[in-house]
Amino acid sequence: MQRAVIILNPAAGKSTMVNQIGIISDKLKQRYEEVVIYTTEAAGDGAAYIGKHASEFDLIIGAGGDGTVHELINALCPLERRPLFAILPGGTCNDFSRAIGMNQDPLLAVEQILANQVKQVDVGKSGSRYFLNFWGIGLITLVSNNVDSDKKERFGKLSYYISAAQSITGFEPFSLKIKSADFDYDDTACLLVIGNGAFTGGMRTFFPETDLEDGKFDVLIIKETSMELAWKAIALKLTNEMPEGGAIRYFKTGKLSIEASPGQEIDCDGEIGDRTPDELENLKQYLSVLVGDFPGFRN
Ligand SMILES: Nc1ncnc2c1ncn2[C@@H]1O[C@H](COP(=O)(O)OP(=O)(O)OP(=O)(O)O)[C@@H](O)[C@H]1O
Repeated sequence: MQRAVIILNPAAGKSTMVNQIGIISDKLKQRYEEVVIYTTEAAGDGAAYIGKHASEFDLIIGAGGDGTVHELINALCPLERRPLFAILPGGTCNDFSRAIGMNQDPLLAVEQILANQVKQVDVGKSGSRYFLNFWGIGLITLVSNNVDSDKKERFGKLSYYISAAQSITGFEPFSLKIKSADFDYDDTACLLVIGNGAFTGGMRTFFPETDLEDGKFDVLIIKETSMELAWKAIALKLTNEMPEGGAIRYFKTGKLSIEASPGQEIDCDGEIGDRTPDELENLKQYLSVLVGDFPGFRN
């Protein structure tokens, strides 16, 4: 008997999925004999539920935004036997659900889940923390810090870009050392973004051509800060042939160590807390995920 659980964060986004969850659960019964709905009451509940019950399910569906997905995969990834994972987008940006091509309407995303298209996706690891979208230091942490919940509520994903514009002037560069098998860096920087998925803040920004199955991160360093350069980096199709000594550096690698001076606060999938130094590893095709019409994969 196939069993699925929907872990629903009723506080995510505008909370609209709460009213649709009955229809969604009925649809899932076309494929799963039992569908459990677990509604969280506070941050941490979803992870605790996975810790206790993951082995009872064939499929775990995270229903919420990127914060919910981040919490759930951090409970799922340390497990030896990891059930299949899927996402019903219910937050504001839903970056990873976009990266795997899920429809942003949960009633259509559930149809994609029923189509049962499985991919093994790369997962980023930093110490004991796992991430799907990105790891970053410098300007990006100011962007996340400046997006207060009131602004996010009113302006949705646009609030990230208002905040980016506000953060960009007057940022002090820091010194950055990166070591990897593919590229070393020892210079100043104002932004380092290490991407797994292609989306940040709901838009396909830093890494339009990323590949979620190649076991590699996309690494972007911006040395100087200016509005013009930032938009260039966002608009640019990043390639490995960035000019030597240029203000923007880009490369791909599977494993790297990072030191910054002064030590920098880390933004990992939108969660800010840890500080550099750090070591990152890309766990190639580590998590089995149900995907939609994914532009984020190359076949
Ligand atoms: N019942 C709950 N009440 C309050 N917070 C919760 C609850 N359940 C989970 N959370 C926490 O809410 C946080 C924010 O949720 P989430 O990121 O999914 O929504 P969002 O901020 O609207 O979406 P996005 O990150 O895509 O913009 C998560 O860190 C999660 O741990």
